[in-house]
Amino acid sequence: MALNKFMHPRNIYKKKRPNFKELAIKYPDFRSVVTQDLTGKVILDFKSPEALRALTCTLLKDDFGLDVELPLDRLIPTVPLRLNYILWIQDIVGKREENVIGLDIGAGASCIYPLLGCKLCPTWKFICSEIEEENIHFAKKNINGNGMEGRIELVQTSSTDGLFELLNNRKESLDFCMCNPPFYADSLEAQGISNCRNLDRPEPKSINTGNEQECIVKGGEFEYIKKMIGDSLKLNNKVRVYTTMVGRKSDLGRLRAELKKNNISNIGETEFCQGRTMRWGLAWTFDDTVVFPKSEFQVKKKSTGDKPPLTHIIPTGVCKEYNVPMAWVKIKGMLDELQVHHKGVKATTTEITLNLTAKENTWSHQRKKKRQQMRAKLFEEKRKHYESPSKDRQVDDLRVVEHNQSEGMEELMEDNQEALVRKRKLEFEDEYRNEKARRMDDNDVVSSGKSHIKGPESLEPASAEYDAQLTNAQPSSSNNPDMGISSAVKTENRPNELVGKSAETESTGPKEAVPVTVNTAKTEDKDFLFKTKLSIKQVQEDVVMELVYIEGQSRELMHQFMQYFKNRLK
Ligand SMILES: C[S@@+](CC[C@H](N)C(=O)[O-])C[C@H]1O[C@@H](n2cnc3c(N)ncnc32)[C@H](O)[C@@H]1O
Repeated sequence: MALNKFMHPRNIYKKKRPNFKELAIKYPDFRSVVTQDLTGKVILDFKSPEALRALTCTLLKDDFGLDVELPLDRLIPTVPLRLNYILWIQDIVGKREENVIGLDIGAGASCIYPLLGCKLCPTWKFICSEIEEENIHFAKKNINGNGMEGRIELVQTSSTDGLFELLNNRKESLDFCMCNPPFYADSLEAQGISNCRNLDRPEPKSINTGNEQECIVKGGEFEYIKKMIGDSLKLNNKVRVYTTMVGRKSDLGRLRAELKKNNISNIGETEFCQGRTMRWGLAWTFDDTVVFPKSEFQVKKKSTGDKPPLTHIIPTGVCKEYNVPMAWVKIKGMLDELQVHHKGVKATTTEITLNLTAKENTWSHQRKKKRQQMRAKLFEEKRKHYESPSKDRQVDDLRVVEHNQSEGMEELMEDNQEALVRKRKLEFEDEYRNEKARRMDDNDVVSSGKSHIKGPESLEPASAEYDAQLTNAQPSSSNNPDMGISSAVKTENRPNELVGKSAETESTGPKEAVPVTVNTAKTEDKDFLFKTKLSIKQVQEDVVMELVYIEGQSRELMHQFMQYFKNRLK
């Protein structure tokens, strides 16, 4: 899947996708939740909490030798994404073998980070905190069940307790702390009713089993992490490296700014990629000797400017038959309408690739353009009317008066039709002058070569759901059993773990207006706005449209271009 190549290099799921068939043969619990289709494909229903739980428990057992019990009504963590975080911590802490002690804030019922951390690093120890009774009950069971009670200490705290309250009275210093904070600010946001960046995003394909306390915190993840930053200022070197997961790219930018505002300059960032979903890791320290590693994603981005493609899953209803050729017919029609050149079509039944060159911004402000056209048409009619011989006009004006008399009471107040005709004439003359002035203004904007164009609010993969559980799962086959993990097409709700229909952007739906200067001036032989590679491909059950930036004046324009397709293809 699009972002799997950016999974942590040591993540075992980067190359090896779980084989559902093998797992079903080996583990009866897993077998009991999967089905087989007529071709023998083993299928997992990612909307079923039982199936998600079985998958997580089976992977933890098969790949890490961990025995984990999970309730069905609490967050069920996706293993590959959690593994990325632990491996990043390992990179930061370094190869120090002994006396490493870390803190996991909000262990959840699974206690997945401490358990994975202890399995991967046999001498590490963890403190972990949790506020929720049922989670504490299960986390304890999981710690004891894996014989980790000597290495993982579970501390019950209250929801008002932060890092400072937890650590201030403790003697030991810690090597790191980590956190996967509750994400949503309120239940409306959690249900995708408010603050939903992507209104046209399809329903998540997997279920979020997390309860309110696990997923919701006042002020959302931004406020939660901001408090963490405040606490770190008080605790200073008591923790060598502070880290957290961040679910929204826009929050990442705000948090970076918050760190800088507090004069914290040694900051590290990384991406946690899985399928089409991306989340972020943010780290900071007061220790100058800490050097934060660069992720493959950052290295690649720097050296080649390579960014993940923009992707849009084409909803099933938009073409007669849901397949690549029919989607191409639809998209080609739109390209022709927009007068965007395309060439070099390479086509198979499952993938079509071609190069597009956009010379003019024909996709922005479509509604405004229509309004302007309507206004121009009306204006033209009025102009003709105004310039017509005065006798005819008077008759027309009288008709208007009659019409208005039947329409509005205020017109009935006037009993002198002559007076009304004069009033209308004055109004129209005013309107005529205003329209003329407006048109001149519009022309000014055009001639200065600038326009204000709405742009994507941020380049986020997509968008989000609460935890991995929100795993945008997809039925997998034994040949291609990515458990919906890699093929997951993230949707909006929680900053997706699995979701992420738009890998780079997570952004669709109504956007903030971002002023963009469109410079259509020719630069040497570059008489175009941008060039992009368009692919329409079958990705398991989905038909996906993908844009890869080639060159041009602004990447932002390609985002707007994609947004146009997202708005039309829904
Ligand atoms: C998003 S879940 C993460 C669970 C687990 N770490 C994982 O990644 O699957 C957040 C967890 O933090 C807990 N939590 C919320 N506020 C907390 C606080 N102030 N202190 C400790 N834990 C908290 C919630 O109960 C929940 O289990």
